[in-house]
Amino acid sequence: MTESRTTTFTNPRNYTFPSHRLRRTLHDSTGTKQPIVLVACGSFNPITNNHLRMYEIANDFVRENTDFEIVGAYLSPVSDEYGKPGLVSAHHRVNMCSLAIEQESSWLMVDPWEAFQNYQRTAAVLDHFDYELNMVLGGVSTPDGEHRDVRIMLLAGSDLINTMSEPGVWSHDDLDRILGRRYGTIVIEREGYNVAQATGNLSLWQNNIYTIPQLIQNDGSSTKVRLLFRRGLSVQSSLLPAVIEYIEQNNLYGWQVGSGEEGQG
Ligand SMILES: Nc1ncnc2c1ncn2[C@@H]1O[C@H](COP(=O)(O)OP(=O)(O)OP(=O)(O)O)[C@@H](O)[C@H]1O
Ligand SMILES: O=C(O)c1ccc[n+]([C@@H]2O[C@H](COP(=O)([O-])O)[C@@H](O)[C@H]2O)c1
Repeated sequence: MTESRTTTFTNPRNYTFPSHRLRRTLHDSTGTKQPIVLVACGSFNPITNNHLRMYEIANDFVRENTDFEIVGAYLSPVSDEYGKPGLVSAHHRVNMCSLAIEQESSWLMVDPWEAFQNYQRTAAVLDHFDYELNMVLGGVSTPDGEHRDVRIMLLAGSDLINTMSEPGVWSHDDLDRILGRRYGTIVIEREGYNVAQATGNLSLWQNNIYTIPQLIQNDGSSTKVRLLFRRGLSVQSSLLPAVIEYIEQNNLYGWQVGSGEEGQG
């Protein structure tokens, strides 16, 4: 990679980049695979089974259809400053993500970098990963000991990619950074958000956008889960037990008149 990198970042207090589940040596011995790290940005308010499923779908797709090899995967919960109605504190959202991946995954990690500071645009979040993985940790190695830079790829549902064609939401420079040669995105189809429509307006960067149709459609969302909580209905099939327990213990997502959330879903 020859493009210049952003190297100045503000870290939250006592921050350490999580790398304990990062694979530092590629399995591929043919020298043809490009190492990638998946990063999903979002509210995770709360983390649902659908969020976890996104990584499984991407993993299958990458293995069967690409010359990439996944060496790590992260959830990056957004800062409280994002200000979305009903967003519980970053502290709780990070805790729920950590509990979920501890229980359910052997390869996902939660990076609290953007959660515990001022709002960071997604391009800056990917730059942060690039810096930590390639400049601080020095990338990964082939089985023969050759160095390889890791390519950071945004993992997202088609609803998020749809917003990239909405005027005024993302800056062109940021889209060029996120969807350009250095990074790229893996898009999971989400019911109600047509993938072709989502990516059609982004044709400038089509070579770096990998879209995955979902075989089993699932229209679940964190908004719907919050609605179930407020109505006192079961969420067993949408959230992991540890996440449900955490929400109950901390009394999150209870019905609150005037929270601005009534009727959404
Ligand atoms: N059911 C799903 N299918 C595909 N992608 C999903 C699904 N749920 C969430 N995602 C993706 O996960 C990422 C993080 O999502 P986010 O935390 O905003 O979840 P959400 O369910 O859309 O939240 P909310 O309902 O609060 O808006 C986004 O890229 C989003 O598109
Ligand atoms: O970087 C941007 O300009 C930008 C514009 C719109 C959305 N995002 C990110 O996209 C994510 C959207 O999450 P959500 O819960 O609103 O679907 C969140 O991580 C935002 O920081 C980022």
